[in-house]
Amino acid sequence: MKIAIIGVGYVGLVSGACFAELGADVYCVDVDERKIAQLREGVMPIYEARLQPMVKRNVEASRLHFETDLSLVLPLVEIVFIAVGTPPDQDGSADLSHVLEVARTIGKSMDSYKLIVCKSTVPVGTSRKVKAAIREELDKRGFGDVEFDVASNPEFLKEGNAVEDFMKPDRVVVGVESDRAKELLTYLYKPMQLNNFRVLFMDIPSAEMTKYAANAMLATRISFMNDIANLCEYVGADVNMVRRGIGSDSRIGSKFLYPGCGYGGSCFPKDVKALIQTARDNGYEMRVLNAVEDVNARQKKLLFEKFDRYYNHDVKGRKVAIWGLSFKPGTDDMREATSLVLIQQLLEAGCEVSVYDPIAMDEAKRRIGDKVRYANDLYDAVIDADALFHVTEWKEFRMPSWEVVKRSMNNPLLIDGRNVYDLPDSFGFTYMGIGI
Ligand SMILES: NC(=O)C1=CN([C@@H]2O[C@H](COP(=O)(O)OP(=O)(O)OC[C@H]3O[C@@H](n4cnc5c(N)ncnc54)[C@H](O)[C@@H]3O)[C@@H](O)[C@H]2O)C=CC1
Ligand SMILES: O=C(O)[C@H]1O[C@H](OP(=O)(O)OP(=O)(O)OC[C@H]2O[C@@H](n3ccc(=O)[nH]c3=O)[C@H](O)[C@@H]2O)[C@H](O)[C@@H](O)[C@@H]1O
Repeated sequence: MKIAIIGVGYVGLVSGACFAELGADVYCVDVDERKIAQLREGVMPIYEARLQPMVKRNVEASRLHFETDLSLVLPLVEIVFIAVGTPPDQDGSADLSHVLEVARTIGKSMDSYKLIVCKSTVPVGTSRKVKAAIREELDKRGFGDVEFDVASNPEFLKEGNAVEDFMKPDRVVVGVESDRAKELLTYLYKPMQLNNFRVLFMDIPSAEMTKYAANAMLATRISFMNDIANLCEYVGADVNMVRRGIGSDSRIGSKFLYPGCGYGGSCFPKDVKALIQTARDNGYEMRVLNAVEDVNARQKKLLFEKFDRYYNHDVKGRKVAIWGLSFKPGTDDMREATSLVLIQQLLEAGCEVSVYDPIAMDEAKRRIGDKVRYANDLYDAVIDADALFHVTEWKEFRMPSWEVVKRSMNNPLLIDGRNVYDLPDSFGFTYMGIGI
């Protein structure tokens, strides 16, 4: 089967490589010429485990191609996935300009049947707009009788585990409005799930909504646990115990219950905002999600508050170290990362900041510039520090030599934004977690 994937970001590149791995002929298209040139040379635009060898293998097998001109690819394929970004607009709603731009480009050069599948996260009604944009361009060219279908196939992969998530999904959600689209997508997804076909077919608006509802539910669990964690601190309970206590109830489950210094990334923050805005556009207020956002915004500021309180608001000129910059381990993505909020607070308060991340240092330099010191490793970061902030729970931070860390620091204050450490008192650190 020949397919095109438009937009070669986290979702497009992973989807393209995985479909190629399963034997499909995949044409990945992006307007970013530099990115495409690099990919042709085997250089990955993102850090994602298992992705590079998979891309290399499939490029060598001529199953995975990287292109910049959609009009040249279109005649070769039957299915076109749209996987471009849908960043937040000023009011929080999803900016659909890239999606609709792709739709118009398709309409401008399509001359035989295609199935257009929206994989980007888009609000209910977007597939209808995609269809209208394609139809308009076809009509302008006098190709009004060319048939096509649209479908919605939101993606649920997580960064840092993207290949695994894509290849072994809990379920694949597909919104269709024709049997032909259903057959094509069944054919495409069947090889991924030979013995356990978990494609949930539904109508298109429900598929579009499912994506937002899933992210909003996960974000709600996190903010709920962060609220509980903060209360635990007031009343002297340990949120780690509480988490285990409630997570072992099978109705609740143990996943996505980890309190911390707030959720980041390109999706939870933007999708929660977009869903709130969709509701407003329809005259409805999402009260729970407003609170989810509030709690998260506050949570991102908590680490600085703990530090500031510890030093009785006398933090100007203090040296601090930050371990972890990406919004989660396993990725170099810093979109909406808590580290950015913390760094801004620290710099505004006049602190000297040293940072270290195993993978996201280049991305941090691009975003923050020379306002902080970029340490060579985790030990270099803590030299003379008055506090160490643990912000992203990379594995290499799990079991450092605490002796070396303590010896290097000016004051062994450890502020753990991910509740990873349980150090014996004899190690001599002042420890602060979230809700413990
Ligand atoms: N990042 C993630 O983990 C997940 C993202 N999503 C959703 O998938 C969509 C894509 O997200 P990411 O992959 O993170 O985005 P991204 O920002 O990493 O990549 C988007 C790509 O689209 C390209 N692009 C923009 N306009 C284009 C056009 N007219 N023609 C061709 N290419 C164009 C950009 O150059 C860029 O390379 C979003 O809607 C996002 O919400 C869904 C699940 C997971
Ligand atoms: O739509 C998307 O883009 C994706 O968004 C999330 O995936 P992702 O943002 O890549 O990463 P997560 O593992 O969900 O983590 C998001 C944030 O929540 C935080 N988190 C996660 C879990 C938890 O228990 N506690 C917690 O604070 C993480 O530290 C991170 O900052 C969803 O998990 C994916 O299913 C979805 O496809």
